[in-house]
Amino acid sequence: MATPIELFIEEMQKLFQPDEVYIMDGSQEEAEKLANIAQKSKVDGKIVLEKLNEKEYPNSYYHRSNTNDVARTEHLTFVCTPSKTEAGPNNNWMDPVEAKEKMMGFFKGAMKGRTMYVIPFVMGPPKSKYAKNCIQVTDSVYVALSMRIMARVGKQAVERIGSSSDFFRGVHSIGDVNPDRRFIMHFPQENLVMSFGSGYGGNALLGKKCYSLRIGSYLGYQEGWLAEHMIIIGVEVPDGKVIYFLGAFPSACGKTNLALLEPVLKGYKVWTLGDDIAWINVGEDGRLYAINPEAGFFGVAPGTGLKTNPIMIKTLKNDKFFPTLFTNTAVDNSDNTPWWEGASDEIPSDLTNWQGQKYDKNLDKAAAHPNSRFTVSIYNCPTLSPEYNNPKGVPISGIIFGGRRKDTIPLVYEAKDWNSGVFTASIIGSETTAASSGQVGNVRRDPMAMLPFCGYNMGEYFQHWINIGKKVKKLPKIFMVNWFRKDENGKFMWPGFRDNSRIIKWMIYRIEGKTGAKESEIGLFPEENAIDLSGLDIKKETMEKLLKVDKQDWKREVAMIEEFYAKFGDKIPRDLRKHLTELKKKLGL
Ligand SMILES: Nc1nc2c(ncn2[C@@H]2O[C@H](COP(=O)(O)OP(=O)(O)OP(=O)(O)O)[C@@H](O)[C@H]2O)c(=O)[nH]1
Ligand SMILES: O=C([O-])CC(=O)C(=O)O
Ligand SMILES: [Mn+2]
Repeated sequence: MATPIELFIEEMQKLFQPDEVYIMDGSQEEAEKLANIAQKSKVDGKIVLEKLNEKEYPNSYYHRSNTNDVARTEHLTFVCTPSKTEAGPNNNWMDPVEAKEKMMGFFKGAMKGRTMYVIPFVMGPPKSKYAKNCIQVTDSVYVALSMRIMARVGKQAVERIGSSSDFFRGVHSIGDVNPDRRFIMHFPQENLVMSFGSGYGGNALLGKKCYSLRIGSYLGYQEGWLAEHMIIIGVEVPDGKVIYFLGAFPSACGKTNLALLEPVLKGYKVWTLGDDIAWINVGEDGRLYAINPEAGFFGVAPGTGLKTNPIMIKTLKNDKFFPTLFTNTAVDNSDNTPWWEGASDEIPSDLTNWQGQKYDKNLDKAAAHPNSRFTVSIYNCPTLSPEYNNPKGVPISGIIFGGRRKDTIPLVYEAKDWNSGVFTASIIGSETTAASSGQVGNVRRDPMAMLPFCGYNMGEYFQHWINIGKKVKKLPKIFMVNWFRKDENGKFMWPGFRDNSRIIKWMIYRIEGKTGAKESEIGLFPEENAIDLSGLDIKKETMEKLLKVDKQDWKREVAMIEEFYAKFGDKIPRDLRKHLTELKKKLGL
């Protein structure tokens, strides 16, 4: 008798009609074989992978995508639940039957002349009861290799699945990369995603945002856990103790940089567990525990340099795990290394830009695409936590939320309790970034940094957060941060990056009850001189500005929050509405 996996592969083969089927085993030899194929194949007129300087960047390859396929496409991303209300106003919705029909039309015979890669993978430590089994098919060798970096690909997934039919099905074809024929369709009730027409990470590596967040959040809602757009870090303090944090920031707002932070403060060290996604469960002892379902980083290249993120530079130059990919950066022709804005102070003189042309500083805004990325194994990270594969996950003491705001939002504050924290996270606004196609710099609500990733009605998601809180015996503290506040000249007021460790230190002091806090309209603030600014040249008045609650700004903010809440009608939990009323009262509105 054929197993459900075999039946799925057979079904996909009939649908796509590929010339060949290749089932991945996750081995090193296989990765080398696929990298060789990629160096010889063309997609859309471009060689898929080109070898980079082995000495500077060992095991690394360059990939240039179609210029129309450089970011997630939220307007082409759908959640296909039986009713529109289930998907909520936060998602594009399509009837599941209609959506499937549409996708089948694209899929039929789409792999003729191509190889269909079958990718079995596990999301999460394979020994963990929280881990999930998945299979994706794709006709993109770039996607197949990227999946090998981002997830635990190989036989262990097949073994875990056995004769069960309970596994995620990811169906992907890059098609002809035509944006008119590009859709990413989610079917939460069927544990299924169909994606066509894009090779970009968030659209095509279906274990990532599609499964681990959109389908994952739906599963979490059903099963009593949380799938979140969060980093996981352990912060070691001078006495050797490690305190675990989660951190949620919208796309391209600082997660990866915080996850690999090298603190400026003596005696502090950050252990990395994850840079993008956390699955959070209530443990046997009633605390929250988090695992990282992923196995690699798909990180923003621009801004990553020795000064801002030395650990990531070390990670990218590490040769432990094969391969590392660079997508849509520029290339320095003098030594065949990838280059991006912020990689070095000086711009190299002979650059090929991300579109494959000679870089001309008078014509080009930037040499690298602002959403150019690297794909690298977490095992290359020198600060990888020894707890990374702990099947139970790590116990969480603090949750950090953030956004990218040039005004309004203070550098840091703390929520009074769990529900105030849920409220604080539910009202997050952030400026849009290049991680998603569309205009950059518009403030939009992005609750919990999950607006593009919550696979069901966000009103119910808020209630789910409140319900989880009721089950937890020792609740983590919840903080809000904004590294991106600017002065009158448009300059960032806070140095950010490695100096963010100063804010984390304050949080740890709060968690351990070593420092008090001042009440304000929106939450609890650091007391005078409570943030360790030793060795930092920053004016007292700058710190005051960074921590200011401006009534006029907040008046505008509250209007935007009310507009957002209104979309969800009575799905917004009553307790959050109460918090909003209280906030308005405190602000004198
Ligand atoms: N000014 C400033 N910029 C930062 C800081 N942290 C990160 N950035 C910049 O913000 C951009 C995005 O940072 P990442 O850490 O890659 O953001 P992310 O949240 O991981 O993004 P996704 O991978 O899209 O989810 C990069 O260009 C960084 O250089 C900071 O503390 N201050
Ligand atoms: O997954 C992606 O598309 C890239 C990413 O991290 C994000 O956009 O948040
Ligand atoms: Mn990231």
